[in-house]
Amino acid sequence: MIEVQDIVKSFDGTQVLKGISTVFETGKTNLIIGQSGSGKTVFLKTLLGIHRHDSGRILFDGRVYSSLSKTEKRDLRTEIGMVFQGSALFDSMTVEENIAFPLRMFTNKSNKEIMLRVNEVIDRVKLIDANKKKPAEISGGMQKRVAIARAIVNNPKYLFCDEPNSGLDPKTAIVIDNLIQEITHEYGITTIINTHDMNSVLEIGEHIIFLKNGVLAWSGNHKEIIHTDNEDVVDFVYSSDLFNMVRDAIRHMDKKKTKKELKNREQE
Ligand SMILES: Nc1ncnc2c1ncn2[C@@H]1O[C@H](COP(=O)(O)OP(=O)(O)OP(=O)(O)O)[C@@H](O)[C@H]1O
Repeated sequence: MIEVQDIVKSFDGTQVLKGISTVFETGKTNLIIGQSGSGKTVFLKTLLGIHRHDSGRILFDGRVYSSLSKTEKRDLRTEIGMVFQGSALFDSMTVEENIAFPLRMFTNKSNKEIMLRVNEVIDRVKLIDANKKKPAEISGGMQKRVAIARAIVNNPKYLFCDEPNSGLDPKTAIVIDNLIQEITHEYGITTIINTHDMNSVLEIGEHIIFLKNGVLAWSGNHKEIIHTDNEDVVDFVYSSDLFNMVRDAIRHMDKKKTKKELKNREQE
């Protein structure tokens, strides 16, 4: 679990994060959404310790990040997996070398132990016949699987994903979303995803926070976002006719379901 308490971050006297508080629970896919410039990346980087916040506290399972010693901070970093935008694989390395990289960097495991673990995660993310290939020789979807495998190879407690769907076709994007969600549940990871993808919001948004001008303007889950009347959320999420139609259709179905349930209860 990551607890965020009243985080403020400024650049040159201008506040970009204006007192954000939230809780990212363990075993859940937590999504950060908001317009361009709303502060999502700065927030993610602040959580990762790349930006130092001006005030407030970030607690990783009770550990206040800013109060940790250098060694404790380094140890905490080894508990974090990261899926970067565009995958960020090493072009000159094979798939298995890419995945093995964090284990070679941050652990003292033997080569045999490393390869055992690498093959375990390769199986888990269903990368078939790709071990010896270079990133340029596999599809974008496969590259994302490699990025996910590399992020989880060291058994992270926390998984950060920056736009994990960017550049993927809609079908592959959903497959990758589902894979991240399955892994989150299976291994009890606290997963935080920065996304622009409204399919992801509706599909895997177990806890969604909506940022507006550096303020947490709304939070809820994928069901609540369908029914919210928060004007800022509605304006942002349902800005396209297509999503408006999807919203109306789901609301209509939900109403019908509720009516049916009430009727059934009356008859019982
Ligand atoms: N290093 C920096 N120095 C000064 N200002 C910055 C810095 N990084 C971000 N900002 C400013 O902070 C604000 C929020 O930027 P941020 O990148 O977090 O937005 P975002 O919501 O991630 O946008 P996008 O969806 O386009 O990536 C912007 O006004 C940006 O110009």
